[in-house]
Parts: sequence; structure tokens; C-alpha cells
Amino acid sequence: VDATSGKITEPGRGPASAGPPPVVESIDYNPPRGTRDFPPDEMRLRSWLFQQFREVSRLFAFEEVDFPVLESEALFVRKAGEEITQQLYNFEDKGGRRVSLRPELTPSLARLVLQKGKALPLPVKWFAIGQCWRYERMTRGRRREHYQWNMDILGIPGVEAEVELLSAIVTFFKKVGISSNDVGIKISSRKVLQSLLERFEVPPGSFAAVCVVVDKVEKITRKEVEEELLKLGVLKDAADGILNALSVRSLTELEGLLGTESEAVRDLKQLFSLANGYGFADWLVFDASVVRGLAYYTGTVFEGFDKEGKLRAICGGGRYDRLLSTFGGEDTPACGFGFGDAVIVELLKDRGLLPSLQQEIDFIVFPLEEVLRPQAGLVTTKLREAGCVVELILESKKMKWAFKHAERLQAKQLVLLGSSEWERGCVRVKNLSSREEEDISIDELITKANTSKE
Ligand SMILES: OCc1cccc(Br)n1
Repeated sequence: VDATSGKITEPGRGPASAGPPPVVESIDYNPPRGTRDFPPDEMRLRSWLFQQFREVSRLFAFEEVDFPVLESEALFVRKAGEEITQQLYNFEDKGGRRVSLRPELTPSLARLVLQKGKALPLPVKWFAIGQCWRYERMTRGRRREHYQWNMDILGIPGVEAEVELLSAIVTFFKKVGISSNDVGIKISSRKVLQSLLERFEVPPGSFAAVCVVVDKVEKITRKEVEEELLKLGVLKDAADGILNALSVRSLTELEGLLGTESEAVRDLKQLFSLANGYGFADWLVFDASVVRGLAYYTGTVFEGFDKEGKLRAICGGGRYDRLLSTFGGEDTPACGFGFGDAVIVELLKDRGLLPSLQQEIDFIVFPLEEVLRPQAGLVTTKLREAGCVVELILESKKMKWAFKHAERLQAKQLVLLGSSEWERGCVRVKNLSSREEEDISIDELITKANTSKE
């Protein structure tokens, strides 16, 4: 800023003799509110977590897909009062289009399936890992972004699809060291609610909105739930009947309530029986109070929970047989789940299951004289071609610095290039754990490196 005029000059645009460019207004080094940076330690954990997601998805023969983080707002505008649609990170772009950062991945997946149309053979088994956004009033101090792993099966009307998805979730938990003592998966079906609404002659058009309200039953008071239900045309006796029904504790009890012909009971019995066949039924708990908060679920719904009851839902999902038709497509049976990157990390921390992840350096290459830097580059290239992780020291340093650097990086071996060794066609290799050192030829060094990588 010019001292006299107070004018802010563009950096680097001042008169030649003006000296260094003025500092622009101070930049906040923190990321935007509710968002996270991933410095190396955090990024190693995130990469590890996503690797587990990907390995499970691959085992289940799912193909990875991705979509833009920015979508048409229309994809997410729904009238059922969901929190997720009331917190859209939406805006009008410079072309006057109403757009939104995606709050979830399922609508994008539905859009892509519809875009592919009949050219896409069913069943579709796709997975995605994507950052999702919400504009949460920061009064609640919660995050505005998280990464979600989704797996979805489209084209299978029966609970065989849900059982595959549940098996994938259990496979993930077991893969990261979590057992059915730590975590369970609550299972129910929205067909329970549907039967009750029909019994109480509640207008079917309010089904989604009723589910969204009932999903809040553990977050707001029963009286508030009843008031919100009343606004949806659900009278007191119907509200009582619905809320009481959600506390049934077994499929037998549910059958007593809904009758032996109930689709909900049939689906859930088949689901538990299949899960028993797969060998993971011990992870599942029937819980009629599970409805989940997304408007588009139509059948089975489920959520992973920690048995200590300290954490929010670890993951959640369900059947959404009507979503594609609400986007103008043909009715396509579909089910899927979302698995966030936050609660699972809290659970792993609580259980002491976080992996210790360090950068792994095989070699540090250090030319003792700058004149040998080209040779150091050759050795480095050959080691990398053998698949070794190599850090080449890029500046002229003292030996003491190189040793400290190697120890800080926990490198396995230090390769020193000195003129006397080089004249004999050798380099000096120090093993940094055994402290042994030897002069060996480049060829021998590369042969050993190749062998170690086989
Ligand atoms: O699960 C609801 C949600 C959606 C987007 C971003 C975040 Br953080 N949480």
C-alpha cells in the first residue's frame, strides 16, 4: 500500500525501483470453515481407508464410477423436508444455472444409469468414493464436507441385493479389525411404515415426509414428532399406532402386528435367512425404529452402529425402487449404502485399530561431491526402474545432515557416491538398521534391488 496515497498497487506492478511487491491483504492459512486439509499424515490414513473401501468393492465384483462434485440443483430438490436438502451447498452459476455441490452420490449414480439407458445391462454393480457437501450453519460446528463410499446394485428387485451389500459392509469391518462385538447393523423395512399408514388411512403422498419425520424420533421429543406428523395429516391415534409399532422387538412380534401376509415380514425373514447362509447374521439386528432420513427409500433400510452407543451411525443405506422413475426413467429396482469417512475413523481410534502408516523410503542417494551429481542421478534412475522408492538429496550437504535426514525419513539404506569408490565402479551402501556398510558395484546394487522387489 502506498504510504502517502494509501493506494494498493498490484504486486510486481510498482515502479522498477519500488522494491519488493507489497503484501496483499493477509490470507487465512486455514481451509474454509467446515472443511479439512489433508497433510501427509492425514492423507496416508485417508488413502489407507479408501484402499480398504476399494479392495472390498473389488472382491464383490463392483466397478468404480465417479461423477462431478457439482450437479444440477434439480437432482437434489425434494419436498420431503430432509435435512440433507435443506442444507444444499447450492448457487446460481455465471451462466444463470441453478447448481449445487452434491450432498450425496446416489442421485448422480441414478442420473448416469439413466443417461446410459438400455445400453447398460442390468444388474449394475457400481461403487464410488466421493466428497459430499452440505451448507451447515456453523453454529453447530459440524463439518461441511466428508468423503463417502457408496456401493449400489440396480436391477435386482429381491433382498438378495441387500444381502450382498450388507456382506460387503461386514467384509470391510472385519478387514479393518472390527468384530460383531464392536459393531452391529440395524435392519428394518419402510414397508412396515407403509402398512401402518395404509392401516390408518394416511394419504400415500405423505409417505416420504412421514419417514423423514419418524427418522428424527431419537433426535427430537415424541411430542415434536407427533406435532410434525399432525402437519402431514397423521392424526394422533395414527401417530401413536405408528410410533408404538416402531418399538416391536422381533420379527415374530412384527408378524403379529402386520399379519402373516406382510411383505415387510417376508422380505426381512428372507434377508435374515440369506445372511445366515453367508455367515454374517450375527452382525444383524432387526430394529423396527430404523427408517433412515432420505426420502427416496422404499423398502429395506439399514444402518451400522457402534455397540457402545457413543457414535453416530457409521454407515447407512436401503432400497430405493422409485428414484429412477422420479427422474423420468423407467421403474428400476435399486439399493445401496453410503459409508462416511469420519465416524469410522473415530471408531478405529476408540478401538486402537488405526494402522501406523509411515512413508517408506528404500534408498537415500547422496553424492558426496557435486561433481558426482549426474552419476547420482543415474544410480537413482536405475533404482527407481527396479521399483525402489528413492530420495535423491538435491543440495550439497554435509554427511552428518544426510545421516540425520535418512534417520528422520526412516530410510532403509543410504547410497553414498564418492570419487574414490566411483573410480572403482562402486558406491558405498549403508544399511541404516544394521549399520553394516559395503562398497558394491552399481550392477550388484541394482541386482540386489530387483531381487528385493520381486
Ligand atoms: O451425511 C450428511 C452429510 C452430507 C454432506 C456432507 C456432510 Br459433512 N454430511
